[in-house]
Amino acid sequence: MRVCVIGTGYVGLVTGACLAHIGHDVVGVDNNAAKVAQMQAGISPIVEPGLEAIMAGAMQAQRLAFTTDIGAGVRHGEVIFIAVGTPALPSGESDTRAVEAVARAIGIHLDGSYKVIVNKSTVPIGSGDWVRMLVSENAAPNVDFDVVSNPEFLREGSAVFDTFNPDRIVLGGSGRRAVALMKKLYEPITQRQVAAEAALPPVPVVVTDLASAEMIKYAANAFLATKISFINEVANICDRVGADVQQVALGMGLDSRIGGKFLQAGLGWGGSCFPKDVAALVHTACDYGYEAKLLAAAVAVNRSQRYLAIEKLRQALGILKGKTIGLLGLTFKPDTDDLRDAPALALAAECRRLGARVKAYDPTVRPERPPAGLEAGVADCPESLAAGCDALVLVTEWAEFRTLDYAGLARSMARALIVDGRNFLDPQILAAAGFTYVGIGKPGAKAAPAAPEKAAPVLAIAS
Ligand SMILES: NC(=O)C1=CN([C@@H]2O[C@H](COP(=O)(O)OP(=O)(O)OC[C@H]3O[C@@H](n4cnc5c(N)ncnc54)[C@H](O)[C@@H]3O)[C@@H](O)[C@H]2O)C=CC1
Ligand SMILES: O=C(O)[C@H]1O[C@H](OP(=O)(O)OP(=O)(O)OC[C@H]2O[C@@H](n3ccc(=O)[nH]c3=O)[C@H](O)[C@@H]2O)[C@H](O)[C@@H](O)[C@@H]1O
Repeated sequence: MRVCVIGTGYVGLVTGACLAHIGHDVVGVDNNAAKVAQMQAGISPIVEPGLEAIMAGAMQAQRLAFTTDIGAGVRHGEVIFIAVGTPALPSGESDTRAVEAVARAIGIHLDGSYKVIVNKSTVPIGSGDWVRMLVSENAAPNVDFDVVSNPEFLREGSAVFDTFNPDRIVLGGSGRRAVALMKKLYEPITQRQVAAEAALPPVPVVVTDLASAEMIKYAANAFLATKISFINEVANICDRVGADVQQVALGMGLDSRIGGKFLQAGLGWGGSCFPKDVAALVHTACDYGYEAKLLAAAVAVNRSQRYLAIEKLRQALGILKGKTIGLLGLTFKPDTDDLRDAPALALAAECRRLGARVKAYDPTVRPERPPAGLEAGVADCPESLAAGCDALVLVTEWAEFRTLDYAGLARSMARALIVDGRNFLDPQILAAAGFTYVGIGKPGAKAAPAAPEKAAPVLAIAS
């Protein structure tokens, strides 16, 4: 099938490359010329496991091309995906200006042949009808097209796997021809021809009206975010009553009605989607006369959770003014280079506000390209990060952080304190390496270094 994907950011590029991989003829359109040139050279602008390999195969088979020419893309596609960004405005409302621009451009370039226009971007409820209106307004009379809502559920860091192994595919829209085409488009995926386990039953396809499909996306993200805030609240109670949140999560999660996923307590949820999607749903509810109290509480818990590490640092170090804090990890989760709404950045800003010096190390962030606020503060390896620090805070659970030479890091620090913001490390190993270990919702794991105590603190080495 001929496919056009407009907006080849995270979702658009992964969707386009995966559809090309399963045999479709895909043109990706983006208005960022530098990004398009990079992709034309076979380079992925994002860090995503497996993506470049899929791009290379599809480009070699001449099933995947990139352009800045939206007209060419629209003429090419029988199915046209809108996958541009919908970030949050300061009010929490979704900024749909890119969707609007693309819908108008699609209308202008429709050539008379039947097209399915697919909203893959996460858009406020009602946007499907709005896109239909915008396309019609800008198209010649009597053009033949349908609009389908096809929300995306992939996670960054496992986006290719998630695309080939979805839990469900949601198709919203009333056009039977459009829904049939979309089912055909996804058939290799729904029939498990590219799945990790071919023996699995077919992927369920949920067909709904437009508004319900749009709502499914917001409700799913809001539920997952609330689930994390819930376990974080439980963790904070655990800290006070002496229970271990990881044991609690295990015991809760084995109840099949609850499920064990998204019960990892830590420094809160971030990224380009949970914060903006929960905010957008709260905003929509408010627009229609409903106060979404539970969602507002999930957001409030998350806001304070991001600063929980500061509370733990204060308890161990006293005043933070003049102290040096090293952050292990900056991205909002591992296996991505995405820093959008990363908890680490909020934490760094608050530490700085309190007068601490903040350094950071992340496998995907180069010292010469630091995020705002961390200029001259990004180390090129964990060793230079730790040198001279009064404490480390593990913010992102990168796999490589499990096997660092913690004894060596401890020796180079002014004080060997670590706040494990993701309960990712083994407290006993850290204590044996000389660290005082503090977890989240794990008061019993407040492990101190094994005797003999560290002798005189090693002098701080400025990095
Ligand atoms: N990032 C993620 O993991 C997921 C994102 N989503 C949703 O998918 C949508 C896209 O998200 P991301 O891929 O993260 O966004 P992104 O910001 O990474 O990519 C958007 C792309 O659209 C391009 N663009 C903007 N305006 C354009 C225009 N007028 N014409 C052509 N290209 C244009 C940008 O240059 C950029 O490459 C959002 O609505 C998001 O909520 C849904 C599920 C997962
Ligand atoms: O709409 C989206 O963009 C996507 O948002 C999330 O995916 P993503 O943001 O890539 O990453 P997640 O794995 O969901 O993690 C989000 C945040 O929650 C945190 N998290 C996750 C799980 C957990 O148990 N605890 C926890 O604190 C992570 O550290 C991260 O900051 C959803 O999981 C996807 O289904 C959805 O498609």
